[in-house]
Amino acid sequence: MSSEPADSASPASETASDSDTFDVIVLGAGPAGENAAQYAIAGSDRTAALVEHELVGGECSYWACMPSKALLRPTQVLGTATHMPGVQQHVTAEHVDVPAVLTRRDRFTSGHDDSSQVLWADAAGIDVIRGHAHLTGPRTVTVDGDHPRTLHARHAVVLATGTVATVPDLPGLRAALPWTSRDATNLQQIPRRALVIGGGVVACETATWLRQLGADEVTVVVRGPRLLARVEPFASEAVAARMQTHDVRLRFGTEVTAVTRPDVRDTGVGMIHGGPATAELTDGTTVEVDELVVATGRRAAVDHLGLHTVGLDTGNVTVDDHLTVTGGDGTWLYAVGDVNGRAALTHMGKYQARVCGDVIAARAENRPLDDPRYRAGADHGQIPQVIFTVPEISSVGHTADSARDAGLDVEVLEADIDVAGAALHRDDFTGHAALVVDRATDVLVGATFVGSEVAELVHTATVAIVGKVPLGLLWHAVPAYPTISEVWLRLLETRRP
Ligand SMILES: Cc1cc2nc3c(=O)[nH]c(=O)nc-3n(C[C@H](O)[C@H](O)[C@H](O)COP(=O)(O)OP(=O)(O)OC[C@H]3O[C@@H](n4cnc5c(N)ncnc54)[C@H](O)[C@@H]3O)c2cc1C
Ligand SMILES: NC(=O)c1ccc[n+]([C@@H]2O[C@H](COP(=O)([O-])OP(=O)(O)OC[C@H]3O[C@@H](n4cnc5c(N)ncnc54)[C@H](O)[C@@H]3O)[C@@H](O)[C@H]2O)c1
Repeated sequence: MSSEPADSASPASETASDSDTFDVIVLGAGPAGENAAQYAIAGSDRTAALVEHELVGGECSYWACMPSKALLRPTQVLGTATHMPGVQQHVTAEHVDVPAVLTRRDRFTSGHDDSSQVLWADAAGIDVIRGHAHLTGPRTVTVDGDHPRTLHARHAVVLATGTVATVPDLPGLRAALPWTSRDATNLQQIPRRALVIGGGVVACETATWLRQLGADEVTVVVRGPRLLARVEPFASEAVAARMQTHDVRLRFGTEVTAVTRPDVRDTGVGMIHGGPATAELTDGTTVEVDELVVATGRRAAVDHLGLHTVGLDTGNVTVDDHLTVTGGDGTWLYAVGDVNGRAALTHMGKYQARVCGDVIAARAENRPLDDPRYRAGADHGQIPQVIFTVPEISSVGHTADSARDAGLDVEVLEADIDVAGAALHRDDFTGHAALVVDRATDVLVGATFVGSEVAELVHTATVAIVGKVPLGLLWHAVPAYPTISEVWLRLLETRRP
């Protein structure tokens, strides 16, 4: 049993003024920070401060999930419409209406106005404090800004500062002011020629919308042999094949070695940053483009966070399953969301935040932590993700390779998504699915679906994995006819003699 008393109130809190003392202080108001603050105080008289140096709502709301999906969805709809007799005759345009798509995107990012999020925080009893926050000692947070403040926490400080995009230190690249995902998701101008550097999710989704929104020449420089190295190979191959059909140039096994851009201008987020840029690649070729998009990954936002003031390594933050920071002194410091490096996805950050908030509340009330809800168990092998490329990829848990790397003896069941529901969905539907089954227990440990709009299929697999439902029992989970979910039947049928 894991039962820990709440740490006694900090001596500092006894001397600090009430307005500077909170039960819980959260650094960073992205989705993870918001949820941690909410759950830590819900239904109690505890107080919470949520400190944010940009916009309440975080990367996800303004520069990541929301704008990117708002850019991708209209072309999905157009794709379905143009493959639907009876509708296609009424679809006169080959491309989406770009200004209308951008206007809708801006609606989803509220024009970078976070007032509705602040209202939500007020209603939840959370004090929003503006400024850059950093630790200045145990349970002590200093907020820089026009009116610097030092805050004290009675129970907990939660780090929820997210990540920042990395830009490789290659000759000429940073000086060329390349776009990062913030520009790509908030684009105002469409570069005619674009070079996307990276082969991960940001690179693939960005290349997809750039091409769909009218960029004529999109080249993706992928240093490995395939896109999306962490998904099942059949899924990344389907995305690559579709991109190539739509004239996206995929340069596998190459890297950028240097960039020159004689005319560089800081024209603002989402605007083209000057004149043409030339990238030199490891294979000796060069590519001239109107904009570069760097999508080479992200790193934890821990710079200037004052970790050393509480005896922590300044490089990164790790947590246990209660989301308590490891290597620190006591149980007052937590980290949730992207910053802890566990699963850089909004839904996983929010999940961790719910667990963390519940743990803080339990510790504050001297309750034991022996219920599963106080452990972020889903971080270990039960992580769902949807990649909103064309075709879409949805997956949860292990791939066949990652399961074998983890030492599991697995059976892989595969089937094309070739069911009545799929054919009805659109005339050109093609898709594929795989289930990874642990032979020792006969339960699912992973699932991957690729095809048009397969996003909604993945939660079924997540429930089966979390519930450890034996495959024999899944036979009695009958998918409705005619839906795409009937692929489950096809997958299970592959086991029949
Ligand atoms: C282009 C793109 C698309 C994405 N699409 C998806 C998707 O479709 N689905 C999905 O699940 N995930 C997606 N992600 C990932 C998702 O955006 C992150 O997992 C999510 O935003 C993490 O939430 P968070 O609260 O941990 O951090 P963030 O959203 O990064 O929030 C952290 C907040 O902390 C603030 N902050 C940082 N340091 C300080 C400080 N010292 N003081 C005060 N405030 C500070 C920041 O300003 C920020 O508001 C995408 C990411 C990118 C880049
Ligand atoms: N739909 C979604 O769920 C979604 C969408 C976007 C982003 N995200 C999340 O955001 C996070 C960041 O995504 P990302 O794509 O930026 O990171 P990533 O780590 O997934 O991919 C980075 C890619 O860049 C490559 N790379 C790194 N350095 C390079 C270099 N110098 N030259 C060429 N290539 C280089 C890597 O090999 C890798 O393919 C991920 O955790 C991702 O899951 C999720």
